[in-house]
Amino acid sequence: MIHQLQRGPGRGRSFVKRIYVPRILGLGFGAFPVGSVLYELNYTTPVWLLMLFCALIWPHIAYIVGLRAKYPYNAEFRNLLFDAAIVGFWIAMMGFNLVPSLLLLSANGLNNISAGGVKFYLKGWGATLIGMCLAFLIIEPFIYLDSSQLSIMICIPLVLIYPLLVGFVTFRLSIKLMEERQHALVLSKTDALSQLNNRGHWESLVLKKFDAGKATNEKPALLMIDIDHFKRINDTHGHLAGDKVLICFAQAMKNFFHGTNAELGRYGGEEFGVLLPDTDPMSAKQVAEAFCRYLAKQELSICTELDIKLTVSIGIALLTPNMQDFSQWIDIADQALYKAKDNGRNQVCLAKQDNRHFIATAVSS
Ligand SMILES: Nc1nc2c(ncn2[C@@H]2O[C@H](COP(=O)(O)OP(=O)(O)OP(=O)(O)O)[C@@H](O)[C@H]2O)c(=O)[nH]1
Repeated sequence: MIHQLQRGPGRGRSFVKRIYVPRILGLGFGAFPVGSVLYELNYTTPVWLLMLFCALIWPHIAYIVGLRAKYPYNAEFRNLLFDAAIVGFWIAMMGFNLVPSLLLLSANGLNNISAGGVKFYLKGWGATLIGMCLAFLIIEPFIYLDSSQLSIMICIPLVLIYPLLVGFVTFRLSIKLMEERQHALVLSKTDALSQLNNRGHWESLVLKKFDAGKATNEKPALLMIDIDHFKRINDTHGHLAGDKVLICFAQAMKNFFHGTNAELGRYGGEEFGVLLPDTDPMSAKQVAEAFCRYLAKQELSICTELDIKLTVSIGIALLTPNMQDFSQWIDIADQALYKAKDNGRNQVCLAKQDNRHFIATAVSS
């Protein structure tokens, strides 16, 4: 799936850019040992020009071709295979001179396996063999294994620099992947509209608190908050205006609970949840009523450009020892919320200790 996405039209430009500098340096530094052997073998000017083309011009052509391609990702893999063919070509032209040939093969193999894994590494070998065959169209195959002191010395920069470079590029890539993973993790926990915790993540926080509360005898509280007559806003001003109201409402929640340890979530539609840490019934009720008053004072019209006065109904349930699981806790807070709705809305309703009786209180301004 990831490969399909990466290989789509226009995808993979960053891959092309990532390979650009390593290719310039790899082929650039690789030209020195190759050049030293070509010099020993007395090659003519056209061969030297071809070598300089591969070392100095090809990396830029590959970059432009990769960036302009409709499928940059695929184009870059073709470029990498072309690199492998270049390596094979010059190895054959050097008569398989041992040290430079091994170095070119190892640098190219490192490149290919880090870019495309084992399968691509093997494909690279195929391209290298094709490159060798192309060389044999120009010259008679020959073996010249002995590497001079000069060509061994000239290999040193590539030996030292190239693995560092590939390692550094791989390191930067892994950092980028980690950041993207982190971002995806945040997105998977966040409600896209309100930017609060989404239902799944909020419920997981409630579950954690439920387990911790059972173990420690803490008394956390759940507040289920539902905007009153929200449908009317949609019906009167349209769904988009309704969305804007939800965004502004979520922001008001964040502002009100800012600096507390409360966990806020969008439970669904126009219903929100607040998980308050260790508290007592009266304090939880006071917090809920204070939020209702805060909301009444908020100038939502500034945020929504609509003259709307929002009220909410809130159901509260504290964690009690007789609760079987966290969903029962949410359910009892929900029942308290519906009692608040039944009693005329703009109310706070607290579930009593037995979780079967509820005390609803209209919010005084
Ligand atoms: N704009 C918008 N509307 C939503 C969204 N999610 C749910 N709604 C709407 O919220 C409305 C909820 O309506 P009801 O469940 O009847 O509740 P209500 O009108 O708030 O009435 P009470 O809760 O009884 O006070 C429905 O019209 C839904 O379409 C959303 O993400 N954006």
